[in-house]
Amino acid sequence: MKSIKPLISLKKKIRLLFYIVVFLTLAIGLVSICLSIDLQKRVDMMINHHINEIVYALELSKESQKLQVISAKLSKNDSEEQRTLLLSDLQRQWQTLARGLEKLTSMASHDERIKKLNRLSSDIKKATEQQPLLEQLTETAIAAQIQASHLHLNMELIQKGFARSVQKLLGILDQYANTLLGTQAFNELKRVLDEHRQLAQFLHQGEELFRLVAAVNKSSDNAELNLLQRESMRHFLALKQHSMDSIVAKEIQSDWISQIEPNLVGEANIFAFSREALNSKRIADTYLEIQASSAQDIARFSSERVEEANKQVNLAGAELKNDSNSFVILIFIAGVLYTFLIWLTNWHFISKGIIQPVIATSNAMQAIAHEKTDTPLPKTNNLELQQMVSSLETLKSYAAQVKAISEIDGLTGAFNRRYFDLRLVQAIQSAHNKPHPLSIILFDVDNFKQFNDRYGHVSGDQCLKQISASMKEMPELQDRIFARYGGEEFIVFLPYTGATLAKEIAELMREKIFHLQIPHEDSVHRQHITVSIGVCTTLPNNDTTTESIIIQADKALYEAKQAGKNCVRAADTGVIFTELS
Ligand SMILES: Nc1nc2c(ncn2[C@@H]2O[C@H](COP(=O)(O)OP(=O)(O)OP(=O)(O)O)[C@@H](O)[C@H]2O)c(=O)[nH]1
Repeated sequence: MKSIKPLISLKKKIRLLFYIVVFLTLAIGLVSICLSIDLQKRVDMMINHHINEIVYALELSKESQKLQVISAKLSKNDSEEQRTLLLSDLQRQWQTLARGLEKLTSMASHDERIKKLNRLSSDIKKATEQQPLLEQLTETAIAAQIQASHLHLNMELIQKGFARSVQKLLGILDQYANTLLGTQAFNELKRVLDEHRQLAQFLHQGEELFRLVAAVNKSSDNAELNLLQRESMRHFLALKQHSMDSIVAKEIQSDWISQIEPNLVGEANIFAFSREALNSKRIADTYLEIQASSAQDIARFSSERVEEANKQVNLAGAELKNDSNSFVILIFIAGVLYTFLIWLTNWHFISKGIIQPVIATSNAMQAIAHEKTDTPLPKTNNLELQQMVSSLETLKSYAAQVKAISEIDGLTGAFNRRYFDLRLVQAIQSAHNKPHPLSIILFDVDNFKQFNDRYGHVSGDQCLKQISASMKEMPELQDRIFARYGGEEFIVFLPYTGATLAKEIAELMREKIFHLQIPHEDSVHRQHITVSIGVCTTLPNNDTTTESIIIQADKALYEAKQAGKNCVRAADTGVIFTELS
């Protein structure tokens, strides 16, 4: 069994549709907002975390490179003032690095990385702790360097005085030897020459010693310094021995030895100071090297972090790009779905569900207004439209009733005169375009007044009904207009029918009514109801009117009455077509 679909109110449907569209719009909007917030968050996180980490790591790398430069300058620089300044720079730089590292540590989430950062922090701590020691070593080195420099200066002054003094003595010996050459005092000359040779050797030894001592200042490692000290001491002892063995200017030589000796021998000698300066500097340099290496570690770690963070940014960027692409695709699909839904709504609901039924209802209303009362009414599952259709159904039945009332005679069920006249006018007009004959059969019940008088009006009405029913049954009158023309008068319109055939049909009608055997005691014709019939056949022209045809038929009827009733008479119009249409 086919289930009956319940009718749903149009208002309800529109409200439901509105809710669905609003819900979908809100849902799509909400999803879009959530997705864009998520994307925004991830972009912010990437910027706040990775980008900041890159910035901090780059800063740290730059600062650690600065520290390396400072420590390199420190190990090269001998100026006391410069070194002190550089040491305070170094201290400040370590503090800057410690702060930078702290920032990176606060951002680190990876265990391994936190461990590494802690290790680097402890390096920084150590470096900071080493600072006083480094300062002390630097101070010691500088102090020893200053002492060694003083002794160098001293030795340079001694060297100049020594050379001048010995060369002066050599000059005196030269002059004396020249004088002796003229006197032929060869023995004395030989002695003077020996003395000159000894003094020249003394000068040579001394100059060699000063050369070695001068080299101490430039020496940069202990082995070289030891060698220089050994060589210097060898030359100094030789010089000392020379002065002791010498027979010439012995006192002067001893005086020079006594000036030179304190610089080379004893606790505060030039080698000891140089060695102390060298050792302190070497230790300080070692510390500086360690610190530079720590700074290098930090720089390396920072660079690695920059690289890693860069990779992470690239990955996150690619991921974000993918997500934003998916987001765009999602919005696009939602848009397509949304458009499809709107189209579906338009097509299914508005066009098919509302507009089409409304148009169909309007067409049906127009058709009904034009008296097409058999027009089928549209089907709809909308409550309001269905109500309209139901109302239209009622109107349709009213229209049908009105039409029937306006066309059908209420008593006999035959067409009424108004309808007959209308059809006759139409037929005359169509005959103008395509000429063809048409006939009219007009009949009147004989002695009907007497019938009414004898049997009463109700029986009279019954009689008229009976006559009408019998006429409608006649095959010859099927598809023809049979109408009650007024009172007890009936009329038949036969298009495409000539006079002969019309007369024959009229005769058949007369016989049919006669054979109804409706009793009529007062009738002169065998005491039954009879009719008199007038026939008129015409070939319509421009002058033909309904009245002119009816008048002719009426005349013929009158003739039939005059001829004794219960007979057929035809008007003589000259048209004798016999064919049946
Ligand atoms: N019962 C009934 N009588 C009607 C109706 N219409 C007209 N009549 C009667 O029909 C009668 C017609 O009478 P008349 O015109 O004198 O004609 P007649 O008596 O038939 O005489 P002839 O036509 O000469 O044979 C009148 O008495 C009317 O009252 C109707 O609808 N019902």
